[in-house]
Parts: sequence; C-alpha cells; structure tokens
Amino acid sequence: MKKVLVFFVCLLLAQVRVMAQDIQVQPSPRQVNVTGKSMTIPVAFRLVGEQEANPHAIALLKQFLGDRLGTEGFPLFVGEKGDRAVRGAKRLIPDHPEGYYLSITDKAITLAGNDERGTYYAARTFMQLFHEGHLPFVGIQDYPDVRFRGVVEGFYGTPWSHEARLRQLRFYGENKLNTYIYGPKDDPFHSSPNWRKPYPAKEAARLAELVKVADENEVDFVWAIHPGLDIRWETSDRDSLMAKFERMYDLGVRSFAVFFDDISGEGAKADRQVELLNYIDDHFVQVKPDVTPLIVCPTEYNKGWARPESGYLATIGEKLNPSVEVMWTGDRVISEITREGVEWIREQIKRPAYIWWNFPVSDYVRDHLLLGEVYGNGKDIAGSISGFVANPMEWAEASKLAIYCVADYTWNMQSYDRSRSWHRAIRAIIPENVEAFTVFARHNSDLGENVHRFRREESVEIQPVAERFMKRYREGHYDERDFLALQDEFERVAEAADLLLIDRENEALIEEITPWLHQFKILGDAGQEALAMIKAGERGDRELFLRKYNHVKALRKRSYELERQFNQNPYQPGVKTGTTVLQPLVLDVFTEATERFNRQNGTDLPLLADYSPCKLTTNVPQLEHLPLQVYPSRVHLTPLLEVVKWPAGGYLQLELDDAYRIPGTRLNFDVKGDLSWGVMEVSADGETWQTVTLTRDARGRLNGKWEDTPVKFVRFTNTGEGEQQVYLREFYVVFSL
Ligand SMILES: OCC1=N[C@H]2[C@@H](O1)O[C@H](CO)[C@@H](O)[C@@H]2O
Repeated sequence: MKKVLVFFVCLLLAQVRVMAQDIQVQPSPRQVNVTGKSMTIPVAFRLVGEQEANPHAIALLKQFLGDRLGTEGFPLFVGEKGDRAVRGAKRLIPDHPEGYYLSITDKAITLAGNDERGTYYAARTFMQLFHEGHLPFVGIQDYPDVRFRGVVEGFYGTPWSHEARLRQLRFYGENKLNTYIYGPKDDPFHSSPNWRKPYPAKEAARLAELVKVADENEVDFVWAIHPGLDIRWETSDRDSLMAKFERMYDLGVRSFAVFFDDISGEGAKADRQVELLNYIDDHFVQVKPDVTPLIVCPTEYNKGWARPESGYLATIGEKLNPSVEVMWTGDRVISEITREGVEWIREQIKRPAYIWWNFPVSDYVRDHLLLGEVYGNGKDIAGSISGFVANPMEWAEASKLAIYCVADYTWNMQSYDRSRSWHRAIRAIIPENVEAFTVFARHNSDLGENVHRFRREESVEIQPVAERFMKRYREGHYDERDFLALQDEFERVAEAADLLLIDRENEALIEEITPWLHQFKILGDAGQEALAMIKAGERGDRELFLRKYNHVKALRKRSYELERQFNQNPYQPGVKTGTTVLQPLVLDVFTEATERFNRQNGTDLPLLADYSPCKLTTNVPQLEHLPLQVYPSRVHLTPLLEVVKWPAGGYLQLELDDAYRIPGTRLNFDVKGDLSWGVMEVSADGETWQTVTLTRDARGRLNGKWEDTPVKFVRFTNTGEGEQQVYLREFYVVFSL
C-alpha cells in the first residue's frame, strides 16, 4: 500500500508540463519521439533491475542521482534485452550492437540496452535529458553507425600524461566513444627499443588504472605494439611479442593492436607480418575468452603509398585471418575519408577498413593548434568501414574539440552537422567561456604550408571582409564599415586571449594553449594598432603614426621572441596563430600604411621583413612542399616522420639569397649503411659544383666540410642505381657563425 501511495505522491508532484522540447543529446540520437510534454524531476526514483543490468550503467546512475535513487519513488527500469526489468520493452530495443531504447512517460522510465554497452549508453542519454529541473516525455531508439569509434594516441611527440588519459577516457564515456588505442610513437615500451620488455612497475600500474577507468566508461583500452623498426622474423621475437601481450593481458588489457607503420626494410615484409599476425590471432586472441579482434596498422597504410606491384595489400587481403582488423588513413597520410576511397581499400584487403583518421594530429605542424570543425569525410561510408579512430594532437584537452565532433559523426553520420557539433563541443569543453574560445578556435584551425599539403578552413567569417578591405584600401577607397568590422574582430581577439588566460574552469586546457593565447593577444593588439596607423596617416598626424608604427614593430618583435621561447621542438618549433587570414592582414595593412607614409613624408621607415633567405627545390615527391625553418644563421629542413622514398637521380637543393662563407652543413638520414649512393655538392653560382666530403660523427650524423669558399647552393643527389629509403631526421645549413 505504502509503495502505491509514494508512487501517486510522486505523480502529483511531477506536474505534467507542455514545453517546446529542444532535445539536445550528444551524439545525436537516431530516432527521437517527443510528446512536447515533460514533468518536474521526481524527488525519488525506484531502481528496478539492478541485479541483472550492466553494473557500469548502475554505477553511473547511482553517481548521477545520488540519494534520489532508492527503493521507493518513480519507477526506473534498467536492463539489457532479456532482463526481467525491461521485458516489456523487448521489441522496441534496436537489434544493433550498442543499441538502446529509452522511454520517459508519466508512468515510468525505461533504459533498455540491446547489450550491456547499450544500457550504459541509454543511461548516458538519460542523464543529458535533465533540463532545468524537468524531464521530457520521450521515446528514443538509438544505435551507432560505426562499430568501433574513438581515438588512437598514435602521434609523434610528447605522449599524453596519465592524468590527461584518465580525463580522456571519462570524456569518451560521456560521448559514447568505445575505443582508445594506446600507441604513442615516443613510448619506448610501445616501440623500439623496449617493445620486448615489460613496463617498469610504475608505468604498469598506471596502465592497469587506465584499463580500469576505460572499463568503467565502457571504452575498450587497446594496447598497441610497434615492433617493426627492429623486429627479427625469428621465433625468439615472436615469443617476445606474445610474452609482452600476456603481460599486458595480466594488467587487464583485453584488446590488442600491432602497428607496422613508418618502417622500412625487414620489418615491412607483408608475408612475414601476416605470418606473425595470424600466429597471434590463432594462439592468443582466439584462445582467450574475452579478447576483442586483433587490429593491425599496415606499412602501406594509405593509397598514396600502396604499390600494387609490391603485392603488399594483396597479401594482407588474401592471407591475413579475416577476423583481424586492418587500419587505413585514406588516400594519403592525412586525408579526408571518402566512399570511393573506402570501397577501394575494401576490395584490396577483403574486409571493411578500420579508419585511422589523421586529424587533429599536428605532429607535422607542431607550431599550430587544430581547433577547427571536423568536415570533409563522407556521410555514406558507415557501411564500408569497421572502425573510425582519430589521431589527436599532443595537446589532449585541445584535441577534445575534434574528438567530440568525431563522436557525433561516427555515431549518426546522416544527421551530422559540422557547425552544430563544433559549437556544442566548445560548450561542452569550456561552458564558462564559450564566446572567447569560439573566437580563439576560429582563428586557430589551419595548418599553414605543410609537407602533406593538408589544409583546413580558418577565419571563415572575417576572410571576405579582410580581402575586400585590403583591395579597396590599396585602390584608395575602403568602406568604413569594413574597417570597423576588422577593428571589432581584432578587439575580440585581444579580449578573448585575456579572458581565456584567466579562465580557471578548465585549467588543463588553458595550460596547453597558453603560449598560443599570448601570441593571440599580440595579434589582437597588432591588428588594432595597424588599423590605427591608417587613420593617423589619413589625418596627417605624423606623431601618432610613428607611435603606432613603433608599437606594431614592438609587437612583432615580441611575437618573434615568443616563438623562440615556447614549444621548442626539432620539427616545427614556435607558436603560430591566425596564420591564414589575420597575420597576413596585419602585415599587409602595416606595409601599405608605411609605404604611403613614406611617400607622403619623404621618409624611409623600414618595413617588416618576412623574407626567407633560402629556397628549396627538389624532384623527390615527398619533399616537394617541405617547409624550411629559418633562423638568423641557419636553415633547417623540417624533419619528416615518415620513410622517404628517394628515387635514383632524386635531388634536394637549397639556394640561399646570397653567397655565404658556410662553416658547414649536416644531414642525418638515419640509415644504417654507408651513403655511397649519395653525393653532397656546393656551388657559388649553380654552374660549377664541388663535392663535399661527409664525415660521420658519433651519433651517426653526416657532417659536410669544404674549403673556405663562398657558397650559394647546397644539394644532395641520389647518384646510385635504385631507390633508397631513408628518414629525413636532420638536414640543415649553417651559413654564418
Ligand atoms: O599509421 C598511420 C600513421 N602513422 C603515422 C602517420 O600516420 O602520420 C601521422 C601524422 O604525422 C603520425 O602521427 C602517425 O604516427
């Protein structure tokens, strides 16, 4: 009798209200039926099904509802298909892995999963429906498009910290991502030289904790091994790998991957790789009761590198056990994933590809943050792929923007809206500073020139205004409204930087992006001051013009110094922001205003130098768009992470802007053997060339020396018979001491 009484009391309290329902659930659910009515949140919920339901779903509900959850109150039925508590909903549960049925009525709430993970996802959706003290009456049938969804920590650079990984796993639980692949290239126990060795106790304990937290968030923690740099195709190494997997299994790992990417030589042989992978599958994955399908990242992991004559992919397709998942980055290392592309690879490997999407990874443009929208991938690829994992930046919190959008895209592709998802992501990540972070992210999304030639939109809204303004300014009649719009944008840039620098709500994020925030502040100030130069010039106010001129130069100097203080790495050191629209605009306005001032006043105020003393020419395809790192006395080629295929006759040439007495040059191709196939030469005029003797130092680097004559050209040529495969670790020229 008492129960009935409590039930009716709850009903009375739960006033049924009609309200426009903006059901905002992440990721966007497949089928949502709203009645337009809602009820105030019951003061107590009576949980039914605790014994049989997924314990992680129960734990989540207990944590979320706290002491409102008990044995009395509004009925809350939770369970998987077949459980007693949800038997009434049986035929409403979508028959898809991780699918669920959720219903809220004035009688009861039902969270019914097609499997354990589905129940967990139903609970996650339920939690998002609490809206200003009300619960909408709703029926949701939902399931994901892509089977395996998540993140592969597979970048070069500083691996994520333990705390960052823990935050990531909780974030994946919130966003229904079910896969985290642990594969940081710079972890020596994941890759060479220590892939054969067990983790030291401290690291092992941390990995065990990650596995536990992943499990609680219904995320498969996939441990990857990267043995290809030095693997020997012998039983001893096979046994070492199996022993390492056993140790990881003992730590709780139930999902495994083998990465054969970015290697050359012995380790790259397809039939050897397949033999090893099938052995692991047959003797480890298939014999253990609870291990998910093995994943491999092949050496030919993108279409640009696939060589039909090598038969590599054909070997994978024909000989690799069908249960093994094969990763794929698309038509190129960094590329958008298209229907045509996934259909092509599916033919080659005789199974759906498991996409490794190289975004927002920035290990080849380390001075940039990639905070833009996730777009460009087909919405019609779900049926042709088995998985889709994003390779993120070394900045874990900043990567969440893209990861949030990938979660939305892979769960429900057809309804994915790139802009809506991006705005929701910002709100989810930094709810107290949405406007400021939106301004910041808008102008930190393109990569700039890079070796992969992968670009992203940036500063989209202001770009047409900037372009129109500069054109008309040069013609002598700009529109004042454009001027004011640009001024307003630079003010917003400066404001956003300051607001975010003092944000304490997401400290981990602010800590990661602080160098870029300082650079962003300088950009905002420089933009306003450059525009002020125009006005001062128009008013003939020489004194004011000179003040603004000097201020912009000071800001540019501060920016240059900041570049050399933060984020120093051997690849793309420094801190770039707004490089596609705003930075060039500041330089253009400054230059035009200064040139006008000089003409009007007969002065010779220097402009800002953005020159490069060096030009690169090459016929090696992978080196064609290699950015140069220019320092006051040295020019570096950006090192490459991938293996460089250097064809016979392939050359790389640096042309300096003048002839310099060059103390020397250095290159490091990280090749074991000698470099007899290559010749380093220098020239003062590009006509007569002098061969340079390369001497190897203790670290295996080759240093070039020549007698003391001025040099304008430096070139390296493969004069051998065949293609060489090298790593471009270092190649630089010192042209003054
Ligand atoms: O296997 C796929 C793959 N391996 C490499 C490659 O893509 O380029 C990524 C971006 O530079 C890098 O982070 C990754 O480690």
